[in-house]
Amino acid sequence: MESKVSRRRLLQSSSILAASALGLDLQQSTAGEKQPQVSPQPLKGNINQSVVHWCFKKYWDIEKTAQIASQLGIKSVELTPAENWDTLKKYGLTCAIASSHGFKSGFNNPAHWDECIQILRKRIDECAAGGVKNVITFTGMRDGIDDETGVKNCVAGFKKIIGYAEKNNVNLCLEMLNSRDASHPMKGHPGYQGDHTEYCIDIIKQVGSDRMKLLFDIYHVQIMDGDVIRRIREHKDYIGHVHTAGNPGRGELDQKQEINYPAIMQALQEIGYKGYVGQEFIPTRDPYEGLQQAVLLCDV
Ligand SMILES: O=C(O)C(=O)CO
Repeated sequence: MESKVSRRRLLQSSSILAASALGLDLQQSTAGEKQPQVSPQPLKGNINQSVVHWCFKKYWDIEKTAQIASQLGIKSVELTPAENWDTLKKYGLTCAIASSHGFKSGFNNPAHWDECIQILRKRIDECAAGGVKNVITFTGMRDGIDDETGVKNCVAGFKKIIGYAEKNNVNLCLEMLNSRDASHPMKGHPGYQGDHTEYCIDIIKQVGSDRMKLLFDIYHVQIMDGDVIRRIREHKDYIGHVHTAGNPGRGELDQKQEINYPAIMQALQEIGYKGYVGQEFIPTRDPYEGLQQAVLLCDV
C-alpha cells in the first residue's frame, strides 16, 4: 500500500512495534497489554481523531480509554453513554457521536418508529446538555421490506424527529453498513437495508435538513461500494462522521489490509471535513499498538 505518511513517522510507529516485539521500553498494564512509557510525539491534528469504545471495551474501561486517548492525541471517545461524558471531560476529551437505537431496528419499519424516536429524543437532550454534536441512527434490517418502501419509511420516520434535532443543533448521522461479511456479528450485518452509500444519501437528501447526515464508515463503504475518495468528494456536504477499520477483517489499519488511509484522510482534508474520524477496528493484537499505529497513519 502506498502511503503518504512520512518515513520518519512510519519508522516511529514501526520502532514502537519493534520495541514491543523485543519487550523494550514497554510497560505491562493491568489488562496485560503493553504501553510505551514515553509519550508519543504530538500529532499534526489536521484530522480530529476519535476512538470507538466498543472495540476496546474488553481491554480498557472508560477511564483507561480516556487516559490512552489523551496520551495518543485522540480528541474523543465515542459511542459511549452520557454518564461517561464527565470522565471524558476530565481528560479534555469529547464524545464525537452518541449511541442510540441499535442497527437492527430502525426507521425503515414504522413498527419501530416510536421506540427509535423515544431513544433519539433522549439522546438529543443529552447531546444538547453535554455539548455533543452528533447522534447515530440506522435504517434497520430489511425483514421483508423492499428497498423502495424502506426509503419511503425512513424518510417519513426521520421527518418525525429531525425538527427536534434541528431545534437542539444536533446531527442525526445515518450509518451505511456492509451486508456482505457474515463471518462475525460486528464485521458485517447481512440483511441491513442501508447497505449502499447512495441508498443512505437518497434518504438523507429526501429528509432535506442540514441536521441529517451520513456516517461514512470507510470500512463498510469499501466492502459494498468502493471508490472511496470519489464518494467522499461527491457526498462531502452530507458527511457528518467517519469511521475506520482495515479491510478485510475489520482489524488494524496495517499493511495486511487494502485501504489507503493516508490518501483518504488527505481527501477528507481537501473537502474541508471538520468532523471526527473514529477508529473503529477490532484489535487482533496489542490494542495500544494497533491504536497508535492507526492514529499515526491517519494524522496527515
Ligand atoms: O459499524 C458497525 O458495524 C456498527 O454496527 C455500529 O457502529
